[in-house]
Amino acid sequence: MKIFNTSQIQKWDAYTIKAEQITSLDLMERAATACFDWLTEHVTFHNRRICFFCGVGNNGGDGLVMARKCLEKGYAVSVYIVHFSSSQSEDFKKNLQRLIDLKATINHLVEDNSSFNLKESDLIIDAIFGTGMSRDISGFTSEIIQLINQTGKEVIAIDMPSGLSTSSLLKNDGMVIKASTTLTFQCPKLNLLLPDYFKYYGEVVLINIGLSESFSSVEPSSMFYVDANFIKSFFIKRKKFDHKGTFGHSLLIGGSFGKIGAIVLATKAAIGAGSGLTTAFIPKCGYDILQTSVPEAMVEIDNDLELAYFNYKVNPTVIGLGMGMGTSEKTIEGFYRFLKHNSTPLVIDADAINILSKKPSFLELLPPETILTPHPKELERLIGKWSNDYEKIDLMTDFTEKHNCILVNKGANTLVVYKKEKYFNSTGNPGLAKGGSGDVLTGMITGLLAQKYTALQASILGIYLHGKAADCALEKGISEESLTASDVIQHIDNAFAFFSSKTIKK
Ligand SMILES: NC(=O)C1=CN([C@@H]2O[C@H](COP(=O)(O)OP(=O)(O)OC[C@H]3O[C@@H](n4cnc5c(N)ncnc54)[C@H](OP(=O)(O)O)[C@@H]3O)[C@@H](O)[C@H]2O)[C@@H](O)CC1
Ligand SMILES: [K+]
Repeated sequence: MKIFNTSQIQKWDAYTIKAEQITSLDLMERAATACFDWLTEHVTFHNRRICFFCGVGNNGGDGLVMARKCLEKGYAVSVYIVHFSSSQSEDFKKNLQRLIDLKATINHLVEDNSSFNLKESDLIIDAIFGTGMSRDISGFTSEIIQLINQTGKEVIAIDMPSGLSTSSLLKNDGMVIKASTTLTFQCPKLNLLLPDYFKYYGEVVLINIGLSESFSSVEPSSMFYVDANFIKSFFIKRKKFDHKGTFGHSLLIGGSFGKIGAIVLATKAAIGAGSGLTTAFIPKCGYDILQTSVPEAMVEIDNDLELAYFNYKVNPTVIGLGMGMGTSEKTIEGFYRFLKHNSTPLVIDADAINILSKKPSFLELLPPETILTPHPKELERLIGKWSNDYEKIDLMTDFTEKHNCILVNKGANTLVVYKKEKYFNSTGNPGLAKGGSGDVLTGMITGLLAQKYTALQASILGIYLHGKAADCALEKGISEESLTASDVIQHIDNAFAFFSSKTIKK
C-alpha cells in the first residue's frame, strides 16, 4: 500500500468525489460511519459518556457525524466545539445543524471560555485537527490539548492525533493529543509509523473509507506500507517441475565459541524460507551442533578455530554472514580477504556490520545491492547518530545511495530503505524484541534471495514473513513474553500459507 502525504490525500478525496459522483458530505458520512462502526465493536458504552472534541474543519465534521450516530443509538454524548478559527468548513456547518436539529447539547470552547469537566469513566474522541493541521497550535487550543492530555483518559483520535501532521517533523513537541488509538483513514501516514511519535498515536487502526483504488495505483509515491496485498504483487508461487536447484544455494557464515546458536537459527530460517540447498560455514567448535540440530544443512568448517580463512568449497547463490561471528583481529582480516574476492550477493548482519562500522573502507568492497540488517545500535555505529526519525531516514537514504546497498532497520514497523524508496513493515509484535530474532531474519532474507527474488524483494518479503510468523505464533497461544526465535522459525510455514497454500480438499 502506498503512503501518501496531505496534498495527495486531498487529491485522492477530490478524485473519489468526482469518480463516484458523490458529495464531500457523503464521503464524510461514510468515513465517520466506518469509525462509529469500529467504536461499537471495540468500546463499551455502558455507564459511560463519549466526549467529542471537534474542531471547525472537516475533522470536526467527522466527530459531529459520529456524535449524531451515538445519540441515535441512545448513548450518552457530550460535544465540545473548539473554535480555533472563525471560518468553519461547509460540511462541518451542515453536520452541526443536524446535531442541533436532534436537540443535542453543544458546548462551545472559545478563547475566554475554554473550560470543561470530565468524569472518571469518560471516553474522549479527538476530532479537533486531522490532515488539515498545517502550522503550530497556539492559544487556547493548545491549552485544551494539554488539559485533555493531563486527564490521562482514554483518547481515540480520528484520522490523526490533533497537532501531528501527516508527514513533516514535529517542531512543537508536547502540543499533540496523546491518543491510545488512532483511527486513520484509508492509508497509513508517515508520522503514524515513526517511533518518535508513538507516544501520540498509540495503536493505529486503518479505516477503509472506500476511496477510489484506481487513484492509488497511478499516484506515485516512494513510500510503502508492506501489507499482504503488497507481498502478493510479487510473490513467486512454486511450479510443479521446480527442483532444489531452482531455489538456489544459501551459504550462512557465522558462529564462534559460545555463539553457535546464532548460526543454527539463521541456517534453520534460510531453509524455512525456501532455500533449495543450504550450507553453514562455521568454526570447528560448532560442527557437531550444526550437524545434529540442522540435518537438512551441509556444514563446512574454517581452517582456524575461529572464522579466519573463509575457505568454503561450495559455490553458493547467496551468502548471509555475521551472526555470532565475533570481531577478533583474525576474523576482521579474514573478512577483508573474503570481501576482496567475493562477488556473490550478500546479506550482512551483526558482527559483520560492526566490522564494517570499524573499517568503513571495507564498504567499497560490497557487491551491488548488498543487504545490511542492523538493529538500531548497529545502525547508529554504521551511519552515525541522529536526533530524530527524519534525520535517521535521511542518513539511511544517503548511506544506501553512497554504497548502493539496502538497509533493513529492525524494530517495530521494520524499515527497509533503498535510496529514495522506503518500505515500512505491517507485521510483527513486541515478542520479537529478544535475542535470536535478528539471526532468524537474516537467515530468512538469505534464503529468499537464493530464490528468484531481487535483493529489495527478498528484504521486503523477509521482514513481512518474519513478523507474520511471530504474529501466527501468538495466534496459536504463545505469549509476547515467551515467544522465542525458534517459535518464529516454526511458524514460517503459517506465514507463507497466506500466499502459497493449496488447500487439499478431501
Ligand atoms: N479523504 C479523506 O481522507 C477524508 C477526510 N475527511 C476528514 O477531513 C479532515 C481534513 O479536513 P480539513 O482539511 O478541513 O482539515 P482539519 O484537519 O479539519 O483542520 C481544519 C482547519 O484548521 C486550520 N488549521 C490548521 N492548522 C491550524 C492551527 N495550528 N491552528 C488553527 N487552525 C489551524 C486549517 O485551516 P486554515 O486556517 O489553514 O485555512 C484547516 O483547514 C481529515 O483529517 C478527515 O478527518 C473526511 O471527512 C472525508 C474524507
Ligand atoms: K483528530
